[in-house]
Amino acid sequence: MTGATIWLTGLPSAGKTTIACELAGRLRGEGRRVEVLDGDEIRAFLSAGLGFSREDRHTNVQRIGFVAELLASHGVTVLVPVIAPYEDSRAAVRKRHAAEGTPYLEVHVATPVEVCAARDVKGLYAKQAAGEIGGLTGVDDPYEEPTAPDLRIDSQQQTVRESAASVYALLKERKLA
Ligand SMILES: Nc1ncnc2c1ncn2[C@@H]1O[C@H](COP(=O)(O)OS(=O)(=O)O)[C@@H](OP(=O)(O)O)[C@H]1O
Ligand SMILES: Nc1ncnc2c1ncn2[C@@H]1O[C@H](COP(=O)(O)OP(=O)(O)O)[C@@H](O)[C@H]1O
Repeated sequence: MTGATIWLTGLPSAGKTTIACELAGRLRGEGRRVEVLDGDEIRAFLSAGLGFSREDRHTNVQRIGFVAELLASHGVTVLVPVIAPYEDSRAAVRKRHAAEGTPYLEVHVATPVEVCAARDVKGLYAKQAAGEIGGLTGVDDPYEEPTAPDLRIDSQQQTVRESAASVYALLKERKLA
């Protein structure tokens, strides 16, 4: 089986994790080997000690990109719901995959910040508004929007199933599922 890395980039509460989990279930049901490299889990172990400065976010994204490429090169479908706010970090991950001949797709979960803030799954937007945290991506920290993603998802106009189905359709189209 051909593996691939599918990076879901977007703001906190955009829907990255939800779409990845929905899609993972569908692909596993078809017998594919799937890994979800979730930002929060990686930060608890592989990237333990890293914060949210530009440098630390870059390091985090490069580590995840390295592991994703290794897995994908062995036939695993790797779903990566990680913010990855900087264009140069994402470009470096893409380049690593291209150098190894491993398929790589970038999906921009492009939910507007107002919708993300209303969802506020982890309460981060409320904390930022209350002055309890700073440096929240999309609010008082940068998010460089992908200029040429393989797919853009407007999750505020779709169900979770529809959003996951659009990524699945992309995989089918590229003969990766
Ligand atoms: N300041 C700040 N900015 C953004 N996100 C924050 C911050 N503090 C904590 N969190 C939580 O950490 C998750 C983001 O980690 P990532 O590894 O995906 O981010 S990054 O790519 O390294 O920027 C992110 O997870 P998601 O909400 O799933 O995106 C947040 O829950
Ligand atoms: N089309 C959609 N795709 C993904 N999530 C959606 C969609 N519509 C509503 N949601 C909701 O938005 C929230 C997204 O949270 P989450 O997946 O944790 O975001 P992220 O991983 O980007 O921080 C969930 O509560 C989810 O149910």
